[in-house]
Amino acid sequence: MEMDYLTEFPLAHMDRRPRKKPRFAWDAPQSHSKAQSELFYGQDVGIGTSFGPSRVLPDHSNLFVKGLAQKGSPPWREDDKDGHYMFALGENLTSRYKIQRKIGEGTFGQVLECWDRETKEMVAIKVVRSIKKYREAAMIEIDVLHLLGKYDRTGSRCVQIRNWFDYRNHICIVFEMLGPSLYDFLRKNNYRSFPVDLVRELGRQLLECVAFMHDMRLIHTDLKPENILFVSPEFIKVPDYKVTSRSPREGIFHKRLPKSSAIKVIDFGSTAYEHQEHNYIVSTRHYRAPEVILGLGWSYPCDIWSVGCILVELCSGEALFQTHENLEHLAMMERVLGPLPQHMLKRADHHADKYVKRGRLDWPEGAASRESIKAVLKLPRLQNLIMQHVDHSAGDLIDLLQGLLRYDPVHRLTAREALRHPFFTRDHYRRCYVCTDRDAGQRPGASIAVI
Ligand SMILES: Nc1ncnc2c1ncn2[C@@H]1O[C@H](COP(=O)(O)OP(=O)(O)OP(=O)(O)O)[C@@H](O)[C@H]1O
Repeated sequence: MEMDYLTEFPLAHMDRRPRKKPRFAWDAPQSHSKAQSELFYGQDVGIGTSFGPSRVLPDHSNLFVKGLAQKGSPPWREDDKDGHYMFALGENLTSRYKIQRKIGEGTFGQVLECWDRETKEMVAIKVVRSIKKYREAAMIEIDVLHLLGKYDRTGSRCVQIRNWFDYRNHICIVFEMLGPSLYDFLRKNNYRSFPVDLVRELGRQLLECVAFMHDMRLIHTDLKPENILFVSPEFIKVPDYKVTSRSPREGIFHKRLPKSSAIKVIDFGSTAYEHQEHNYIVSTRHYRAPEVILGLGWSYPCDIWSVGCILVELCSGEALFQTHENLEHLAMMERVLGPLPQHMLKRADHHADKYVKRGRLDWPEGAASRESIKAVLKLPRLQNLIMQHVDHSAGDLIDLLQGLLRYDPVHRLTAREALRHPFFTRDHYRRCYVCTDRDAGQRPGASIAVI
């Protein structure tokens, strides 16, 4: 899905790469009492920053909720202008679910934390916009989720669907409740990198998920740190002495590390079946493969490219290709990974052939500005970037990344090949973390031994 049209990010002053939407999930209180929930009326529950027009109703609705019978329905209301569902905290979403707080928002709709009166647990419900194309996409997401659930016997790395229903013209998808995303963690850590042993554990699980999906002939197409969630919200704080570009002063900083490294992938709304025609633009910009940009058609390897970009980001703390423009993006790739193969440039479609002159990338001649040229020159080679951030196992990691970020999708590693790479399989690395729930059949949800 094309995601480049972000307008405002609430923490824009902190975040050099605009993201498509604000994040709510990890900043909000994990749970709150009824009294507290009334306090939150009229706000998007979050970090106290306004996230733009709120779809949570203003204060007067709280009178209504006070009088609401436990299983009653709220009054019928108009959706907002974008087709988003309007609600108040504490209201029912059907008689089964009670809305606790808003935890996220995406292109498709809003994600609400709700209490499930039947199973007596918290769930995350995606309330999809009441617009035909989003309703249709949601039905495809439900099909994919059911398919994944049916064959995912070990309850592996894809978020589980619990239920779905159509409520007042909004498709509602009920998910198991997960914790913060990898992106939430990076942001909270002021974009400090993760330890390489944690990156290994996250990379392994991510590749297991991708391998499983590809075995099922499904392509996720939108893998990114926002769509990978820790299962548990628990974390510990450890001292960190590293000076980063965002916190350049020397001194002790603290960074958060998850207590458990278990993750799950979410957002199957853009998932494609192998047999479909694949010539449209997919993936969020920073994680988009070169064959997608050049209009060469895409398949499973576009997910692998995204995994490569994600692993670099986890190691360095920042997105690898921070750009919003195709030619600059391709130039950045060449700077980090070397020249693009001529046979790919030659086949660029009529949208992308303007980036190619005499069989090579039209760079820096075609650059939009001096700043753009500077931004590209600033980037280090992949090897140097990894060596800057990773203290051990850098050699294996670089070799893995070179396989994941191979330009030609035909030669890129598959997920299963990547899982057999020494970065994951060397005996020596196994000692760097402690598996806690392996015995419970949740391989490889592991706790990180903080060294
Ligand atoms: N199961 C879950 N548990 C906890 N939080 C969740 C869960 N599912 C989604 N979220 C939160 O809601 C946000 C939006 O969810 P999701 O990405 O599925 O929506 P979307 O509308 O499909 O997004 P996109 O615009 O990327 O297509 C996520 O980034 C995450 O913060």
